[in-house]
Amino acid sequence: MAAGIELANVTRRFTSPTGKVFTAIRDVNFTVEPGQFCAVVGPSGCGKSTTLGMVAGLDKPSVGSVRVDGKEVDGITSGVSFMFQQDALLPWKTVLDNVALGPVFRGVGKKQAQAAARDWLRRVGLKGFEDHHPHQLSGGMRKRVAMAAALINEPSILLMDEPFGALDVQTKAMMSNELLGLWEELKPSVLFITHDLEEAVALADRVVVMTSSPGTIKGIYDIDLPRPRGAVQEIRFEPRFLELHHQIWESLKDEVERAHARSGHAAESAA
Ligand SMILES: Nc1ncnc2c1ncn2[C@@H]1O[C@H](COP(=O)(O)OP(=O)(O)OP(=O)(O)O)[C@@H](O)[C@H]1O
Repeated sequence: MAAGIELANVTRRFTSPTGKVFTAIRDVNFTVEPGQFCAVVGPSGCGKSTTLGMVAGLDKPSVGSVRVDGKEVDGITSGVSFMFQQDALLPWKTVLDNVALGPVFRGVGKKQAQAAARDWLRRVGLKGFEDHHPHQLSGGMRKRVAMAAALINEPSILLMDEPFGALDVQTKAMMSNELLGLWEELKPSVLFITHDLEEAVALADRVVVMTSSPGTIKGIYDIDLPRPRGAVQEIRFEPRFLELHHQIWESLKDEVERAHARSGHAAESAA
């Protein structure tokens, strides 16, 4: 069962070793409905990963509350799977054992876990690669393994931090299509962080735009493109896609420019 996510008046401050207080995100409010695909976009350093970490229970807000399935997050959130830009695969284990890891940790017998892993590898198009090691696979194939390893746990929430950020454009589009297909079958709630607004609009039901640092909510947009979306490469040419993309970009571009100008100043003063 998918779980809803609710951030209410969330502020996160960090204190440096010299005692200087830095506000990473301020007064953040948004919700992800159960089974919804929500993308968060915003310039570099605006607090997207910080937000994700609090939903995962890896970090706590300084002010406000983060709720999952109606309950305040306290410790690692259960029912969560992750996908990051860097693969979290164990290089010394085979592809099959990497995918079977989640069920094994949950106490499922090794044989049963491997049978489930085999099935998931087939679903992500990697039948025949069970005995390979991660370094023997392409970047896209490793992403498929990571996707199988995340989804085999049947998560109620899938947290994704630029999962396809390191892939070339074509592989990224293919992985996006596969992700959408699997999400539509399993329907976990998804919180998907990306720099890429096209990717956000093509995939998500809801796009949250954050301001440059300190991150606040600039706008929340519900994406009314029909489901199933079909190939993400094609949806980008639909008039409604272009309209939504244009509307959200108008909101995002000032923040990107502001963050860029600030990092330029920081580089100048550091020089
Ligand atoms: N543990 C920490 N201690 C101190 N500062 C932190 C910590 N974690 C994050 N920050 C700061 O909070 C701000 C937000 O960081 P975060 O990684 O959440 O941004 P982001 O939007 O995910 O960035 P990017 O898009 O570049 O990955 C940054 O200025 C970062 O340096």
